[in-house]
Formats: sequence, structure tokens, C-alpha cells
Amino acid sequence: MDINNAKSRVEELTNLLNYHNNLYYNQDNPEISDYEYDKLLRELEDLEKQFPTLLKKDSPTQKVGGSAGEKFSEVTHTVQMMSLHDSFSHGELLDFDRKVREVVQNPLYVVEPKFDGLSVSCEYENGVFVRGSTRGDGFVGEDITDNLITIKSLPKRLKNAPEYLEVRGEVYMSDDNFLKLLKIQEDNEEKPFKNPRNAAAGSLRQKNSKITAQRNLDIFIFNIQQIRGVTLTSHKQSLDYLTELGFPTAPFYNRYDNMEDVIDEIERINNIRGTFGFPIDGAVVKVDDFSQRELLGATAKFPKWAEAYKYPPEEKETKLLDIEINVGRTGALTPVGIFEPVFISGTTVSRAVLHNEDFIKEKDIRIGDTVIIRKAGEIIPEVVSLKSHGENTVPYVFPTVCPSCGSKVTRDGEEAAIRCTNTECPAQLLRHLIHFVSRDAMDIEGLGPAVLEQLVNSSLVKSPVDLYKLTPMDVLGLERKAEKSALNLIDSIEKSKEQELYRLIFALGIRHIGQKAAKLLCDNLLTIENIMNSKVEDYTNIDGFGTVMAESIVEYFSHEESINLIKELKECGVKMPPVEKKSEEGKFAGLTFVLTGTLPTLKRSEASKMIENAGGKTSSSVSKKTSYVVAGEEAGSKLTKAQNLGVTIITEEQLLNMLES
Ligand SMILES: NC(=O)c1ccc[n+]([C@@H]2O[C@H](COP(=O)([O-])OP(=O)(O)OC[C@H]3O[C@@H](n4cnc5c(N)ncnc54)[C@H](O)[C@@H]3O)[C@@H](O)[C@H]2O)c1
Ligand SMILES: [Zn+2]
Repeated sequence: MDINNAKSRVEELTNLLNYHNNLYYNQDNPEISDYEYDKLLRELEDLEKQFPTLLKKDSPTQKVGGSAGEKFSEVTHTVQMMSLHDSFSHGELLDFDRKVREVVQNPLYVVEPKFDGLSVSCEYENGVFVRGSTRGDGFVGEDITDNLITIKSLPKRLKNAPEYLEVRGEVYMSDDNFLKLLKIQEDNEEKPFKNPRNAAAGSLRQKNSKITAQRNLDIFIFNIQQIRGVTLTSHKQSLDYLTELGFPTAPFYNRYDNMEDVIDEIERINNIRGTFGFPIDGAVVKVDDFSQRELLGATAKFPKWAEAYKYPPEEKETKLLDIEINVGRTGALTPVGIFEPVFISGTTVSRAVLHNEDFIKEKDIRIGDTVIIRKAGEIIPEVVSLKSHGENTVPYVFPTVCPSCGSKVTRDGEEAAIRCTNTECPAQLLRHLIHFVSRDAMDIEGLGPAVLEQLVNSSLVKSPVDLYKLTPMDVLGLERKAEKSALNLIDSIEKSKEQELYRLIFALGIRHIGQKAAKLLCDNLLTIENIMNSKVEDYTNIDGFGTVMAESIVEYFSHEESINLIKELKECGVKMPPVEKKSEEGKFAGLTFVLTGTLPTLKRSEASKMIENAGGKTSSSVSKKTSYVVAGEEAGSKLTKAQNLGVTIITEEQLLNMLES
């Protein structure tokens, strides 16, 4: 690869990883498996090693991926909460050992399970739990004290405690509690969490600590961040001490003086990892002696005295019995493999995603074949590859008509997806309705998929408008609907007429318009009429709005059906209240700032806060719409871009002066 290719791949990987970091850390809703994420991160790390000039200070390889959200108040960590460097092979562990031995002599290593949950810090003053926080970006986290209090296994009072103690641990959800939660979510027809880690993170970062309490989280404490009044000299000693104080610590943490034994221990843990009852995604090797740790030091992101070993995702062979085709909301046909049930990573599974037509063709996967499936911490596993063809199997032919409505399907251009374009397709209608009533959209309680399916099948509902025409008698005619719940349902449909405008825009299910984009549209264009009648340029003038999104809206409202839908919804009483324009308060109202490089005194999060408090906006990328770029030391590509675009560049000092003046 030459430097130019490498440069564009580095940029691409950086964007991708930042995108997935946001989904994973801030929304607890990853799109790809950890395994796939780790592969992308490793590719970036390798490219940066090969082309050191491409290494940026804010690369995902150089910083912890999270950030403190707006839901909670911020906590500044006295001791940085770092990440761990990953190894994926025994060879990499030997490299780690070699590097350690270049600095210190005769290291002892402690090996412990790597819990798969959410990293937290807990502080105790004179033995009383006073504060707990998330890792955030490692420097500033979120105050989640109230939520941590609900965790039974976390001691709130310590006996014989030191004057001050800050410990670090991992909040997790046990396998049992995770399976229970999935069952509850299924019964309530809620979107299930993808894996125990996301369930733990999603449950802990709840504004309402009552919800956290219901989720039955647990915690393991694995480190002392700060202590006053007691002196400890090694990791093993501090884990023993934590156990003595009553903290839940790892069920085993053994110490070794050579890498062969360390690797044996790591593999022993791997072989029994399904039996623990709590989720782990690897093992951690740590230099035991604190004075040796000091000599080894740290990078910006992780200590050089510890290494994580990530276990490969579990893979199993099974027989493919059938291929089912699901029709999604936008009409996309997705193949799902149905196979002989297998037990994998803690659960029995019998369905797996088969991606798309190209995937099936490329691997020549046929019904009756033996395939390899993998579950990389996800609940719905995926087919990885073909193991062997079964007897008398024939190549799979992807349907040319929609399995739901029988219309001919199309495949547009480059896209791998095959779609049914019939606007009256019942399968699409059902998906569309499920989306329309969902919690983030019109939020109609009591209208789960099962009820909607009956409404669609009985032809009572042919479009979202029909929901607003339902009578209690219609609903009572459905299976398993008692009078009370029928009335409740009509009531919640009625209530949804008052929903804010952005919810309706999101509910329409316009391609590329998620909840955030819907909010942007409403905040800037204020009324449904403006949103329906604007031109591509009007949309792209909105900060955060791209051409793809703009074109998608224009295309959506170019159809008569879309215009009629809005009209009929209005006639049925859906309010679509106009958005009140935010009063232009604060010195920085209407201004957008981009921060880049290391500022001399402020952390970036602090500077952002100050800008936002003054009514300004901050953005992570420079465009023509940027008002100011605040540049610190070692500012990289954003600075160059600002110069090219002629955006005003200021220093931290100038920013502070502007705020004060
Ligand atoms: N699927 C996605 O889209 C996606 C996106 C971002 C990150 N991720 C996952 O998150 C990982 C990166 O997250 P990270 O930076 O938190 O690193 P990490 O989770 O791989 O390792 C660091 C963490 O391990 C935890 N830990 C658990 N047991 C421990 C023990 N015994 N000792 C010390 N620490 C222990 C700590 O809380 C620490 O924060 C990636 O490798 C990836 O697997 C996935
Ligand atoms: Zn169809």
C-alpha cells in the first residue's frame, strides 16, 4: 500500500471507529460485533505503525472511546481511568513479556478474568460510599452514584476502612439475569439488548435509578485507584485487601513468574468460560509489583504493565435446514438461516443472519449444507462460512418475488439489498407500523407486533392513518384483548396525537432520517409545511445534515402518497405542533466551534461546556458553516481544513477573552 492509499484508509477507519464508538459507548447499541470492531482497530493500529506520519493524536487508537453524556453531571477523575492493550495471539503475549523484561527484572504476573461490562469508579470516605462514576473518556466521567447504590453486591459501608479509598470495578449483568431480562423484553415486545454488556451499560446509565434497581446488576472490583492511610505494594496484595474489606473480587487471581504458565492459565480460563455465570471477553495479565509498574509507565490510552488477551468468538458447526426471507420496513429482503439448534456462548440458537444474496452466492451456501456459525457476544448469531455441502443439495436461488405480497423484487445499482417496491406490501406495512408506534416514534403503548399483525391481517389497518380510525369495538374483536386493555389502547392512540413534531417525522420512516435528523429538521424548519416543501439546499444548510439525507426527504415528499398521508393524519386529529423557535440567548448563539489539538489549560470537554453554556454549538468536523476553530498544540487535519476553507482560527486565550468581554 502506498502512503496515499494508506492515508485514505486511515481516514476511513478513523471515521468508522468513531461512528461505532458512539453507538457502543453513548447509545449502548452497537451495530457490529466486538470481534469486527477489534479487527478494524487493529488494522488502523498496524497502518499507523507502518506509516507513523499518519498517526493523529486523537486517533481511536490513542484515546478511550467513550465520553460523558448529558444525562448526568460530570466527575473529573483524579486518577485517569485507562483502557487495556489487546492481544489476540500467544505470540503477542510473548511480545508483551519481552517488552516488560526490557525494563524490569523477574516480573511476576497476575492473571484474572476480563469481565465484560462497564467500567466504574467508586469512592469511599471513612468507609462510606460517597460517589460513583463511569469512565467516560478516561478523564471525565458521569456521576452515577444513585444507580450504583442499587447494586446489592457493592458494599455501601466498609469496616476497618482507610480514610479515603477509590476503587475501580466492572458492573455486569449475570447470564441468568440477562436471560430473564430478555424474556421480559420479549413479553413486553421491547427491543431486546444485543448482549449482556449492552444490557449492563444500558441499565446503569439510566436517568431513573428505579429502572437500574430492577435490572439486578452486579459488580466485580479489580483495582485500587487511590488510597490514603494504608500502604500496599503489589496487585495481589491489594486484591487480597479488597476481598478482606468485603468487595466482590475475581473468583481467582493467580500469580506466575513466566509466560508459559500465564498462557496455560489463560487457556484454562478459556476452556471453562461458559461455566462462570458472568460474561467475560478475555483474560488480563498484569505486572504484580507496583514499583515495577511505575518503571513501565503508560501510553495515553493504556498502561504498559498490563495486557488483555481477547478470546476469539465461539464457532460451531450445524446443519442448515431452511432459509427464511424476512421483509423489512423499507422492503429489503433479508435471508435468515434456520438450522439444527446448537449451544453456543451460553444459549441455544437455531437462527442466524445470512446477510444478503451476494453472501449466499459467494459462499455457495445451500439448504442442507453444514455451515459454521459464530456468536461474537451477540444474541443473534451469524453464519461465517460453509463447512461442506450436504448430499444432493442444489444452489440456493434467491426469490425474485416478495414472499409476502408476490410482487417482483428489484435490486438497485451498487446496493447489496434486494427490495420489494410494492407500497401496499403487507410485510412492509407491518414493519412500518411497528416502527411508527415504537417508543422513540409515536410511542403508542399496548400496540405490540402481535396486535399490529392481527390488525394488518384483518385488513382493519392499511396505513398508519387507520390506527386513528380504530374503535373500541374493532380492538375488542381481536384475539386476547380484554375490554380494559382495548380502552387503554384507544386511549394511548388518542394521546399520541399530541406527540411532538419530530416524533412524527421519525415515525414516517423516511430512509436515512433517524431520530436525531428528525430533531434537526424540526428545530430548524419549525413546521410540517416547511419540512415538506423545502429544497435540497434548504436541508443541507442545516448543520449536521448531509446531501444523502436531504435528497431522501425531497424524494419522500415528491410522492403523492406521502403528502396524502400527512393530510389524512391531520384530518384524523394528529396535531403536528410547530416547534417554537429557541430564543437566541447567550453570547455564542448561532455560532459553531470546532476544537482541535491540545489546549494549553482547558480540557476539550471543559471548553465545549463553556461554549455550550454561552449558547454556542460545538462540532467535531470543520465545514464552511464552522464559525471558529479553536486550535491548540499539535492540531492536525482540522486546522489545515479550516485554513483551506478560510474559517477563522483562534487560540484558547482568544476564546476566553470572547467569553469574558
Ligand atoms: N461493537 C462495537 O461497535 C464496539 C465499539 C467500541 C468498542 N467495542 C469494544 O470495546 C472494546 C474497547 O473498549 P475499552 O477501551 O473499554 O477496552 P476493553 O473493554 O477491551 O478493556 C478495558 C476495560 O476492561 C475492563 N476490565 C474488565 N475486567 C478487568 C480486569 N480484571 N482488570 C482490568 N480491567 C478489566 C476495564 O473496565 C477496562 O475499562 C473493544 O475492544 C471492543 O471489543 C465495541
Ligand atoms: Zn412485498
